[in-house]
Amino acid sequence: MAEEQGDAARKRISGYGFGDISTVMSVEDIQREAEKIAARAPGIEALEALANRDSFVSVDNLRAGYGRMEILHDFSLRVAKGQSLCLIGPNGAGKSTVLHSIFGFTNIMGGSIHVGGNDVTRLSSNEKLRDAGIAYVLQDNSVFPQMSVEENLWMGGFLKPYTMEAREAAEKVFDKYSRLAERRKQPARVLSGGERRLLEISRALVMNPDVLLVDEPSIGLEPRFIDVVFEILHDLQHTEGKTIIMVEQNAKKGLQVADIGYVLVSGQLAKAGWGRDLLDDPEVGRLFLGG
Ligand SMILES: Nc1ncnc2c1ncn2[C@@H]1O[C@H](COP(=O)(O)OP(=O)(O)OP(=O)(O)O)[C@@H](O)[C@H]1O
Repeated sequence: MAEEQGDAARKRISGYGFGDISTVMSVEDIQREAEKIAARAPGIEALEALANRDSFVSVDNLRAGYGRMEILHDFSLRVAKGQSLCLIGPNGAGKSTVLHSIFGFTNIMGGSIHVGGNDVTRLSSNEKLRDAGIAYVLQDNSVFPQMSVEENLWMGGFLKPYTMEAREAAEKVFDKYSRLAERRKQPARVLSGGERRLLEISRALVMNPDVLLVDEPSIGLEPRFIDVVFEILHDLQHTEGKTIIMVEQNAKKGLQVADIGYVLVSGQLAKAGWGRDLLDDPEVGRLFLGG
């Protein structure tokens, strides 16, 4: 019975993009090992060094969750303007909850969140999007299939309806992405998986955010679209100076593309480093990359 449960658990985790660890470790082993790493968690000095001591987004000792359930315990984060950061870790570690908290979807029980020096801890999601320059790209398919591509895009400006600013921002997106411009009058249901993802990211750009929170950009995409989506994020970071904080189930890919990687375990930061350094880190490799 116990062996059967172990097999089931191994099968579960082998499907989550951490590489082929199905024959190596059980979920319980990974959790135990990861908690040992968490006991040596980096301090704020180390996080500030990764952000070049010039933090644009600062999360300090955050305690947050859903209802009365605390998911994040004393979580801190630093990222500079125009940097990218990827959160990796086991299922249920609280990675999406970090994005939810920065965007105002959780109950904040303690700690603070600052963006560009402003305290945004208690702002609503609408205020974060409209006033604080933070946008969130959902993990789930959030395209409205019956609406046209351009109507989907205009929805991104729902907090500034009928303004020239929102219209101009949408036109800018069409200028940039001819794939969407060619299909602007067609219903969004005709788009491929990759084009839908592009539309979702573009919709978040209509409010011209400084910070893009991207939840699992590669989820559900065919392999040929995954690189396209990461190229788009790379371009937004490097040519438009967007600050990107993402969660990525494909840990290897996430650490390849992001400047900074954070490993989250049981709602706590366990490890932080340059994405490329974490790729070569034996502990991270063994637990999360199938190395
Ligand atoms: N809206 C919600 N209401 C209540 N509990 C939630 C909600 N969203 C997430 N949780 C719980 O919070 C915990 C952390 O979930 P979260 O989605 O942040 O983890 P994750 O690391 O992103 O996991 P995964 O890799 O599986 O997506 C889980 O126990 C989950 O069940």
